[in-house]
Amino acid sequence: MAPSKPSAEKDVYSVILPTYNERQNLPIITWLLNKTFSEHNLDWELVIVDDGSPDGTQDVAKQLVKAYAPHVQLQTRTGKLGLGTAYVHGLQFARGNYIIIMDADFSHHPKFIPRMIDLQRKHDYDIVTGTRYAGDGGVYGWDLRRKLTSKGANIFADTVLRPGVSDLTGSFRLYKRGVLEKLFAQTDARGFTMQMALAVTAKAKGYSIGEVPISFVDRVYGDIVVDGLRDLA
Ligand SMILES: Nc1nc2c(ncn2[C@@H]2O[C@H](COP(=O)(O)OP(=O)(O)O[C@H]3O[C@H](CO)[C@@H](O)[C@H](O)[C@@H]3O)[C@@H](O)[C@H]2O)c(=O)[nH]1
Repeated sequence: MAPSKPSAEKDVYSVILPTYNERQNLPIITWLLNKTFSEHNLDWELVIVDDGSPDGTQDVAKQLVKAYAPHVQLQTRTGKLGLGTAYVHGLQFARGNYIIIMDADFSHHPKFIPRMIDLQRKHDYDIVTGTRYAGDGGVYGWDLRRKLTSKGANIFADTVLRPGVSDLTGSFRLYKRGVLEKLFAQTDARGFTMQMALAVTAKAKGYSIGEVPISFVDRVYGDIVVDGLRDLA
């Protein structure tokens, strides 16, 4: 891993984790995040943004807040308000100068975070995005139809919009905090098109984007909760 800064200006990594019915996944993902950041001597926090999950996610999260103090905080909203606005909500409570956005269901594995941080530090990238569609990245657990639709949507979007980002619809990303704040202010999209809008706007504004190949593994525990156009993602 690239050298970190002197302790006086040590970086803090805030992971924003939107949850809806993630009672089974939350303890393990939190354990893995703690292990990953501790092993790399990185200062971190986890901001869980739960939308009133009926499966008891918040009860589990409250236990994790105590068990991992002071690293974990729980922010709640009443009602399922969607992923995009959960990120925006979580950012208000995050104290880090770097923000990591990921899923709670192991589609996004914490083991890729040190690689993202390393790449960001080496090139001073504004954003590092996980990619399923470059290098040895890949998708596991989806049927052929969803794989083809997702890949097709990404190729189509890249051809039309030309941002030069291989995975426009993926959400596993590391952002400089100030960059993410500006992007949230500059993009209206909060639904399905949000990830794409953030990447395209970032390129248009001249922000630098690095890519780390990731293995995206479909959820094992918990219900699928993003529907509608989810196949395109
Ligand atoms: N707080 C909150 N969290 C939510 C909501 N809907 C979903 N989540 C959380 O958002 C994460 C992703 O939900 P999934 O149901 O696993 O999404 P997906 O369809 O597999 O889509 C994912 O992969 C796409 C790329 O293929 C991404 O585009 C998309 O953003 C997401 O990461 C999970 O942590 C889930 O608990 C909501 O309304 N509110």
